[in-house]
Amino acid sequence: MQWTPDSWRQFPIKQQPTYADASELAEVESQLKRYPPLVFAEEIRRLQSHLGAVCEGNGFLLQGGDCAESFRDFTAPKIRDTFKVMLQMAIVMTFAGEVPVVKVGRMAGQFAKPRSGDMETIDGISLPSYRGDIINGLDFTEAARKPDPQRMLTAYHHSAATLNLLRAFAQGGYADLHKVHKWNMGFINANPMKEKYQAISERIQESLRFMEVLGITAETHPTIHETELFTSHEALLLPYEEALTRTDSLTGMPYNCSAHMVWMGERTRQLDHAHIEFFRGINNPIGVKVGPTATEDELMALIDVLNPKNEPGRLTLITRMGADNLASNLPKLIRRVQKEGRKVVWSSDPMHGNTVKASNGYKTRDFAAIVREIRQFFAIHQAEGSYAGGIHLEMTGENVTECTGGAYKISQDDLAERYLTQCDPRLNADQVLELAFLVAESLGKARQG
Ligand SMILES: O=C[C@H](O)[C@H](O)COP(=O)(O)O
Ligand SMILES: C=C(OP(=O)(O)O)C(=O)O
Ligand SMILES: [Mn+2]
Repeated sequence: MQWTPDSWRQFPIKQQPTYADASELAEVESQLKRYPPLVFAEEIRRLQSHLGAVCEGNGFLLQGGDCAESFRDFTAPKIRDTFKVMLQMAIVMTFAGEVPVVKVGRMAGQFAKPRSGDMETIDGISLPSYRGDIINGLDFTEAARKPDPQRMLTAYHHSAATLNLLRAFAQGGYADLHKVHKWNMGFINANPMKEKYQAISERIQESLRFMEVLGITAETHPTIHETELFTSHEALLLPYEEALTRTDSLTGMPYNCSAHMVWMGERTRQLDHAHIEFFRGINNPIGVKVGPTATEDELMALIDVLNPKNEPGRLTLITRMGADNLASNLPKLIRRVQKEGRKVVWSSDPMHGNTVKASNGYKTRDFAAIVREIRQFFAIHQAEGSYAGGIHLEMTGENVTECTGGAYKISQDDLAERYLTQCDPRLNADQVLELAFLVAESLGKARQG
């Protein structure tokens, strides 16, 4: 069947809202189709080429940000702090892991959420589940939980403003390596990793001084002064994704211009369903979440449809099996992919397979389980002679208490203090930095091995 941006409409689809007013939905869609794209196809191709390098073992993918971005919590400090912590993490990994890090935010569009249940019940009252700010509101009222197509327009504008600030930070000198040591946010000062981080920052300054002597400066080499941060989200709400899918005037090819990279969730990757149909036709680098039940045959069928030309960088497999399942489930998938010579980036999402309910009701994840899944991910790839190419994290630059453990030993009782997430529990800035050193260590070892 011929692919078109709307050919997904012929297939069964999961995790979509039902809008009460079809003509209002159509009006919003046609408005979005007239709006400018959020990203440019040439940038998308550039990310794919970076991911191609990752695929060949010459880079590492760092993908992270909120589980769900929110309209309410939409401020410059929030965006800046997540940007900062991603960069700090990338610097640690680049320096200690000795590998270029490709930074991709779960930012500027991460607004739609698949849910385990259609309804949420509190004190005997049942309402439709919250599905992300692009669909409905978090407040537990009938009005808020009603899907509202106008929210797609708000999501578009929020994404545009977020991207604008991210581009300014990335290219306007904020990410200058000379300034790294000035980034010591409050949390760094009290962070147990502070000394390690400062040692890296001093080594960077030293290297920069040496390079200057050789005539390599920010003027001759803008990478010292700038950085690149790409955007990504789960392309779940297909009417929105379709409306932002455009034909690139340079190549005549369709690209989803709502983000540089988009991924397909664990709950919507059925082979005969709408999301696969949509994803197969866009030319962006794409990701697929791979959970504990995925079989080798299923994975091969997905790869056949999503990356038929076997292009390196096109497809990232994001495994999210849980620390207790990885050792029994991942090796056979890796072996099959290797046997068939498929070019994929393997990335680890150590968050979604390790979600637990605390005794006081909070949805949480323990730092130790997250670390265990990441360590095993590296160890298994190494044992199979495969390349562990990235990590995918739910994280924030804010000082939240959503995941337990880490150097500050956040306990289940501490969760209530600053539990701010709209959906899943995120690592806070301290936990992220701590993780960066652990990942860098595994990465360094894997690359030397
Ligand atoms: O972010 C991922 C999913 O939306 C989330 O894990 C689902 O959470 P739920 O099980 O509370 O619906
Ligand atoms: C929904 C998500 O993950 P998964 O599809 O792996 O459950 C997510 O990344 O927020
Ligand atoms: Mn999540």
